[in-house]
Amino acid sequence: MNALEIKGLVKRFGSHTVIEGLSFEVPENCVYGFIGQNGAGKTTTMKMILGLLKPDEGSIRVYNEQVRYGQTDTNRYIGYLPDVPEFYNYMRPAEYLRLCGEITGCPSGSLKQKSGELLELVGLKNVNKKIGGFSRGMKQRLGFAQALLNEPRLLLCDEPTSALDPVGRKEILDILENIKGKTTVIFSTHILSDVERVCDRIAVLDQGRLRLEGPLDEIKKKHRSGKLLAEFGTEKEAAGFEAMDFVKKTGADVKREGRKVILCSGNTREVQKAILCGLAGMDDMPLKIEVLEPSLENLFMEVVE
Ligand SMILES: Nc1ncnc2c1ncn2[C@@H]1O[C@H](COP(=O)(O)OP(=O)(O)OP(=O)(O)O)[C@@H](O)[C@H]1O
Repeated sequence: MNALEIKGLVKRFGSHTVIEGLSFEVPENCVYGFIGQNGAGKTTTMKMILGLLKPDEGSIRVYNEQVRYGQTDTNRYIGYLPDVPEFYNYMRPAEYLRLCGEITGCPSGSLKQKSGELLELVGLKNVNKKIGGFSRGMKQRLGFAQALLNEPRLLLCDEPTSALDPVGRKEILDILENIKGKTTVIFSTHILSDVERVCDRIAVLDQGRLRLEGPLDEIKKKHRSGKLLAEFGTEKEAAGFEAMDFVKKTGADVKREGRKVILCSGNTREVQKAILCGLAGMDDMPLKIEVLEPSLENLFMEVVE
Protein backbone atom coordinates (compact mmCIF):
# COMPACT_ATOMS: atom_id res chain seq x y z
CA MET A 1 0.00 0.00 0.00
CA ASN A 2 1.11 3.55 -0.65
CA ALA A 3 1.31 5.99 2.25
CA LEU A 4 1.23 8.92 -0.16
CA GLU A 5 0.23 9.43 -3.78
CA ILE A 6 0.78 12.75 -5.51
CA LYS A 7 -0.49 13.26 -9.05
CA GLY A 8 0.02 16.23 -11.35
CA LEU A 9 0.51 18.71 -8.51
CA VAL A 10 0.84 22.36 -9.49
CA LYS A 11 1.26 25.34 -7.16
CA ARG A 12 1.56 28.98 -8.19
CA PHE A 13 2.21 32.03 -6.07
CA GLY A 14 0.90 34.83 -8.31
CA SER A 15 2.62 34.37 -11.66
CA HIS A 16 5.42 32.25 -10.12
CA THR A 17 4.88 28.50 -10.63
CA VAL A 18 6.77 26.85 -7.77
CA ILE A 19 5.52 23.26 -8.24
CA GLU A 20 5.13 22.07 -11.82
CA GLY A 21 3.27 18.81 -12.44
CA LEU A 22 4.73 16.86 -9.52
CA SER A 23 3.82 13.14 -9.34
CA PHE A 24 5.25 10.44 -7.10
CA GLU A 25 4.24 7.67 -4.73
CA VAL A 26 5.66 6.74 -1.34
CA PRO A 27 5.21 3.06 -0.40
CA GLU A 28 4.33 2.25 3.19
CA ASN A 29 7.22 1.83 5.65
CA CYS A 30 9.96 3.30 3.55
CA VAL A 31 12.21 6.21 4.45
CA TYR A 32 11.83 8.64 1.60
CA GLY A 33 14.37 11.37 0.93
CA PHE A 34 12.79 14.46 -0.58
CA ILE A 35 15.83 16.28 -1.92
CA GLY A 36 16.18 19.75 -3.31
CA GLN A 37 18.14 22.98 -3.10
CA ASN A 38 16.82 26.01 -1.22
CA GLY A 39 13.64 27.18 -2.91
CA ALA A 40 13.08 23.91 -4.85
CA GLY A 41 9.57 23.60 -3.38
CA LYS A 42 9.98 21.02 -0.61
CA THR A 43 8.19 22.95 2.16
CA THR A 44 5.45 24.05 -0.22
CA THR A 45 4.80 20.40 -1.12
CA MET A 46 4.73 19.36 2.54
CA LYS A 47 2.25 22.13 3.36
CA MET A 48 -0.02 20.89 0.57
CA ILE A 49 0.22 17.32 1.93
CA LEU A 50 -0.89 18.70 5.31
CA GLY A 51 -3.82 20.56 3.72
CA LEU A 52 -2.32 23.93 4.78
CA LEU A 53 -1.83 25.22 1.24
CA LYS A 54 -4.21 24.88 -1.69
CA PRO A 55 -2.84 23.22 -4.83
CA ASP A 56 -3.79 24.89 -8.11
CA GLU A 57 -3.96 21.53 -9.87
CA GLY A 58 -3.50 17.85 -9.12
CA SER A 59 -4.36 15.55 -6.26
CA ILE A 60 -2.80 14.24 -3.06
CA ARG A 61 -3.91 11.04 -1.36
CA VAL A 62 -2.72 9.90 2.06
CA TYR A 63 -3.45 6.23 2.73
CA ASN A 64 -5.85 6.36 -0.18
CA GLU A 65 -7.84 9.31 1.22
CA GLN A 66 -7.98 12.58 -0.67
CA VAL A 67 -6.29 15.52 1.07
CA ARG A 68 -8.55 18.60 1.06
CA TYR A 69 -7.27 22.09 1.66
CA GLY A 70 -8.34 23.49 5.01
CA GLN A 71 -9.55 20.12 6.29
CA THR A 72 -7.47 18.04 8.59
CA ASP A 73 -9.06 14.58 8.28
CA THR A 74 -6.03 13.00 6.60
CA ASN A 75 -3.72 14.56 9.19
CA ARG A 76 -4.82 11.88 11.65
CA TYR A 77 -2.36 9.63 9.80
CA ILE A 78 0.43 12.20 9.86
CA GLY A 79 3.05 13.38 12.34
CA TYR A 80 4.79 16.60 11.32
CA LEU A 81 8.14 17.97 12.35
CA PRO A 82 8.61 21.50 10.99
CA ASP A 83 12.12 22.75 10.17
CA VAL A 84 12.17 25.00 13.26
CA PRO A 85 9.91 23.40 15.87
CA GLU A 86 8.52 25.83 18.46
CA PHE A 87 7.92 24.96 22.11
CA TYR A 88 6.87 26.57 25.36
CA ASN A 89 10.31 27.33 26.73
CA TYR A 90 9.24 27.32 30.39
CA MET A 91 8.09 23.67 30.17
CA ARG A 92 10.12 20.53 30.74
CA PRO A 93 10.08 17.78 28.07
CA ALA A 94 7.75 15.33 29.85
CA GLU A 95 5.38 18.18 30.76
CA TYR A 96 5.34 19.37 27.17
CA LEU A 97 4.55 15.92 25.77
CA ARG A 98 1.76 15.55 28.35
CA LEU A 99 0.24 18.82 27.14
CA CYS A 100 0.48 17.72 23.49
CA GLY A 101 -1.08 14.36 24.35
CA GLU A 102 -3.97 15.99 26.23
CA ILE A 103 -4.67 18.44 23.41
CA THR A 104 -4.69 15.71 20.78
CA GLY A 105 -6.81 13.31 22.83
CA CYS A 106 -4.25 10.63 23.71
CA PRO A 107 -5.81 8.22 26.21
CA SER A 108 -4.61 9.54 29.61
CA GLY A 109 -3.92 6.01 30.92
CA SER A 110 -1.21 5.35 28.36
CA LEU A 111 0.07 8.91 27.92
CA LYS A 112 2.72 8.81 30.67
CA GLN A 113 4.13 5.49 29.48
CA LYS A 114 4.07 6.60 25.83
CA SER A 115 5.88 9.88 26.61
CA GLY A 116 8.49 7.97 28.61
CA GLU A 117 9.12 5.57 25.74
CA LEU A 118 9.43 8.39 23.22
CA LEU A 119 11.77 10.44 25.42
CA GLU A 120 13.92 7.34 25.70
CA LEU A 121 13.83 6.82 21.92
CA VAL A 122 15.06 10.37 21.30
CA GLY A 123 17.65 10.31 24.09
CA LEU A 124 15.93 12.76 26.43
CA LYS A 125 14.76 10.31 29.08
CA ASN A 126 16.77 11.75 31.93
CA VAL A 127 16.63 15.36 30.84
CA ASN A 128 14.54 17.40 33.22
CA LYS A 129 15.59 20.93 32.42
CA LYS A 130 13.38 23.58 30.84
CA ILE A 131 13.12 23.51 27.04
CA GLY A 132 14.40 27.12 26.94
CA GLY A 133 17.84 25.76 27.85
CA PHE A 134 17.85 23.11 25.10
CA SER A 135 20.34 23.07 22.21
CA ARG A 136 18.97 23.02 18.65
CA GLY A 137 19.66 19.29 18.44
CA MET A 138 17.74 18.62 21.67
CA LYS A 139 14.81 20.69 20.39
CA GLN A 140 14.85 18.75 17.15
CA ARG A 141 14.83 15.47 19.10
CA LEU A 142 11.94 16.64 21.28
CA GLY A 143 10.17 17.61 18.05
CA PHE A 144 10.50 13.99 16.92
CA ALA A 145 9.00 12.74 20.18
CA GLN A 146 6.09 15.14 19.75
CA ALA A 147 5.55 14.19 16.11
CA LEU A 148 5.50 10.49 17.04
CA LEU A 149 3.22 10.87 20.06
CA ASN A 150 0.03 9.97 18.24
CA GLU A 151 1.68 7.00 16.54
CA PRO A 152 1.41 8.44 13.02
CA ARG A 153 1.60 6.08 10.07
CA LEU A 154 3.34 8.79 8.09
CA LEU A 155 5.98 11.11 9.52
CA LEU A 156 6.81 14.28 7.59
CA CYS A 157 10.06 15.95 8.63
CA ASP A 158 11.09 19.22 7.04
CA GLU A 159 14.89 19.47 6.97
CA PRO A 160 15.34 17.85 10.40
CA THR A 161 19.14 17.80 10.19
CA SER A 162 19.96 20.97 8.25
CA ALA A 163 20.73 23.25 11.20
CA LEU A 164 22.64 20.68 13.22
CA ASP A 165 26.31 19.89 13.71
CA PRO A 166 27.60 16.38 12.78
CA VAL A 167 26.86 14.96 16.25
CA GLY A 168 23.32 16.38 16.28
CA ARG A 169 22.75 15.09 12.75
CA LYS A 170 23.93 11.64 13.68
CA GLU A 171 21.52 11.58 16.64
CA ILE A 172 18.60 12.44 14.36
CA LEU A 173 19.63 9.86 11.75
CA ASP A 174 19.88 7.25 14.52
CA ILE A 175 16.28 8.04 15.49
CA LEU A 176 15.19 7.62 11.88
CA GLU A 177 17.01 4.27 11.67
CA ASN A 178 15.23 3.22 14.85
CA ILE A 179 11.76 3.91 13.50
CA LYS A 180 12.55 2.55 10.04
CA GLY A 181 10.12 -0.19 9.07
CA LYS A 182 7.56 0.88 11.71
CA THR A 183 6.55 4.27 10.33
CA THR A 184 6.72 5.70 6.82
CA VAL A 185 9.04 8.69 6.86
CA ILE A 186 9.40 11.47 4.32
CA PHE A 187 12.21 13.80 5.09
CA SER A 188 13.24 16.78 3.08
CA THR A 189 16.84 17.81 2.96
CA HIS A 190 19.71 19.06 0.88
CA ILE A 191 22.29 17.05 2.84
CA LEU A 192 22.97 14.16 0.52
CA SER A 193 25.12 12.08 2.88
CA ASP A 194 22.14 11.93 5.29
CA VAL A 195 19.98 10.61 2.48
CA GLU A 196 22.56 7.98 1.54
CA ARG A 197 22.64 6.81 5.14
CA VAL A 198 18.95 6.24 5.83
CA CYS A 199 16.77 6.49 2.73
CA ASP A 200 15.36 3.63 0.67
CA ARG A 201 13.83 5.86 -1.98
CA ILE A 202 14.45 9.38 -3.15
CA ALA A 203 12.88 12.16 -5.16
CA VAL A 204 15.03 15.01 -6.44
CA LEU A 205 13.08 18.23 -6.85
CA ASP A 206 14.57 21.07 -8.87
CA GLN A 207 12.70 24.35 -9.38
CA GLY A 208 9.42 22.60 -8.67
CA ARG A 209 10.04 19.72 -11.08
CA LEU A 210 10.87 16.11 -10.35
CA ARG A 211 14.23 15.23 -11.88
CA LEU A 212 14.88 11.79 -10.38
CA GLU A 213 12.68 9.37 -8.43
CA GLY A 214 12.82 5.78 -7.23
CA PRO A 215 14.72 3.31 -5.03
CA LEU A 216 18.19 4.72 -4.28
CA ASP A 217 20.09 1.51 -5.09
CA GLU A 218 18.29 1.11 -8.44
CA ILE A 219 18.97 4.72 -9.37
CA LYS A 220 22.65 4.24 -8.59
CA LYS A 221 22.83 1.04 -10.62
CA LYS A 222 21.09 2.69 -13.55
CA HIS A 223 23.50 5.60 -13.52
CA ARG A 224 26.63 3.51 -13.14
CA SER A 225 29.59 5.58 -14.09
CA GLY A 226 31.27 3.10 -16.46
CA LYS A 227 34.30 3.08 -14.17
CA LEU A 228 36.13 0.03 -12.91
CA LEU A 229 38.48 0.35 -9.95
CA ALA A 230 41.41 -2.03 -9.31
CA GLU A 231 43.11 -1.32 -5.99
CA PHE A 232 46.52 -2.85 -5.22
CA GLY A 233 48.53 -3.18 -2.02
CA THR A 234 51.42 -1.03 -3.32
CA GLU A 235 51.98 1.67 -5.93
CA LYS A 236 54.53 -0.59 -7.65
CA GLU A 237 51.96 -3.34 -8.12
CA ALA A 238 49.44 -0.82 -9.46
CA ALA A 239 52.00 0.59 -11.92
CA GLY A 240 52.86 -2.95 -13.07
CA PHE A 241 49.19 -3.65 -13.70
CA GLU A 242 48.72 -0.37 -15.58
CA ALA A 243 51.56 -1.30 -17.95
CA MET A 244 50.21 -4.75 -18.82
CA ASP A 245 49.22 -5.44 -22.44
CA PHE A 246 45.88 -6.97 -21.49
CA VAL A 247 44.99 -3.69 -19.74
CA LYS A 248 45.92 -1.58 -22.77
CA LYS A 249 44.03 -3.93 -25.11
CA THR A 250 40.74 -3.26 -23.30
CA GLY A 251 40.72 0.16 -24.99
CA ALA A 252 39.59 1.72 -21.68
CA ASP A 253 40.85 5.11 -20.59
CA VAL A 254 43.29 4.15 -17.79
CA LYS A 255 44.26 6.44 -14.91
CA ARG A 256 46.41 5.57 -11.93
CA GLU A 257 46.24 7.38 -8.60
CA GLY A 258 48.77 5.79 -6.25
CA ARG A 259 47.63 2.23 -5.47
CA LYS A 260 44.40 2.66 -7.44
CA VAL A 261 43.89 2.16 -11.15
CA ILE A 262 40.64 3.37 -12.69
CA LEU A 263 39.51 2.08 -16.07
CA CYS A 264 36.83 4.15 -17.75
CA SER A 265 34.87 2.63 -20.63
CA GLY A 266 31.51 2.53 -22.32
CA ASN A 267 31.47 -1.24 -21.82
CA THR A 268 32.48 -1.95 -18.24
CA ARG A 269 31.35 -5.56 -18.47
CA GLU A 270 33.74 -6.44 -21.30
CA VAL A 271 36.60 -4.57 -19.60
CA GLN A 272 35.86 -6.43 -16.36
CA LYS A 273 35.98 -9.79 -18.19
CA ALA A 274 39.28 -8.98 -19.93
CA ILE A 275 40.83 -7.76 -16.70
CA LEU A 276 39.79 -10.83 -14.73
CA CYS A 277 41.20 -13.14 -17.46
CA GLY A 278 44.44 -11.13 -17.59
CA LEU A 279 44.85 -11.13 -13.82
CA ALA A 280 44.79 -14.93 -13.81
CA GLY A 281 48.31 -14.82 -15.29
CA MET A 282 49.69 -12.24 -12.84
CA ASP A 283 51.44 -12.68 -9.52
CA ASP A 284 50.27 -9.42 -7.97
CA MET A 285 46.57 -9.61 -7.27
CA PRO A 286 44.54 -6.48 -6.55
CA LEU A 287 43.04 -6.09 -3.07
CA LYS A 288 39.76 -5.31 -4.75
CA ILE A 289 38.06 -4.86 -8.10
CA GLU A 290 34.89 -2.82 -8.10
CA VAL A 291 32.48 -1.26 -10.57
CA LEU A 292 32.17 2.27 -9.21
CA GLU A 293 28.69 3.56 -8.48
CA PRO A 294 28.08 7.27 -8.76
CA SER A 295 27.74 9.14 -5.48
CA LEU A 296 24.37 10.74 -4.82
CA GLU A 297 26.18 14.07 -4.97
CA ASN A 298 27.36 13.39 -8.53
CA LEU A 299 23.87 12.28 -9.57
CA PHE A 300 22.31 15.33 -7.96
CA MET A 301 24.70 17.73 -9.70
CA GLU A 302 24.05 15.94 -13.01
CA VAL A 303 20.29 16.35 -12.81
CA VAL A 304 20.05 19.86 -11.40
CA GLU A 305 22.67 21.48 -13.63
N1 LIG B 1 3.77 32.24 0.61
C1 LIG B 1 4.57 32.38 -0.45
N2 LIG B 1 4.39 33.40 -1.31
C2 LIG B 1 5.16 33.55 -2.42
N3 LIG B 1 6.18 32.70 -2.73
C3 LIG B 1 6.42 31.68 -1.91
C4 LIG B 1 5.63 31.46 -0.72
N4 LIG B 1 6.09 30.34 -0.10
C5 LIG B 1 7.13 29.89 -0.86
N5 LIG B 1 7.31 30.68 -1.93
C6 LIG B 1 8.32 30.48 -2.99
O1 LIG B 1 8.18 29.15 -3.46
C7 LIG B 1 9.44 28.60 -3.80
C8 LIG B 1 9.61 27.29 -3.07
O2 LIG B 1 9.74 27.56 -1.67
P1 LIG B 1 9.86 26.39 -0.59
O3 LIG B 1 9.92 27.04 0.75
O4 LIG B 1 8.79 25.39 -0.82
O5 LIG B 1 11.26 25.76 -0.97
P2 LIG B 1 12.13 24.71 -0.15
O6 LIG B 1 12.56 23.67 -1.15
O7 LIG B 1 11.40 24.24 1.05
O8 LIG B 1 13.38 25.60 0.24
P3 LIG B 1 14.21 25.68 1.63
O9 LIG B 1 15.17 24.54 1.59
O10 LIG B 1 14.89 27.00 1.49
O11 LIG B 1 13.24 25.62 2.75
C9 LIG B 1 10.48 29.67 -3.44
O12 LIG B 1 10.81 30.36 -4.61
C10 LIG B 1 9.75 30.56 -2.47
O13 LIG B 1 10.24 31.88 -2.54
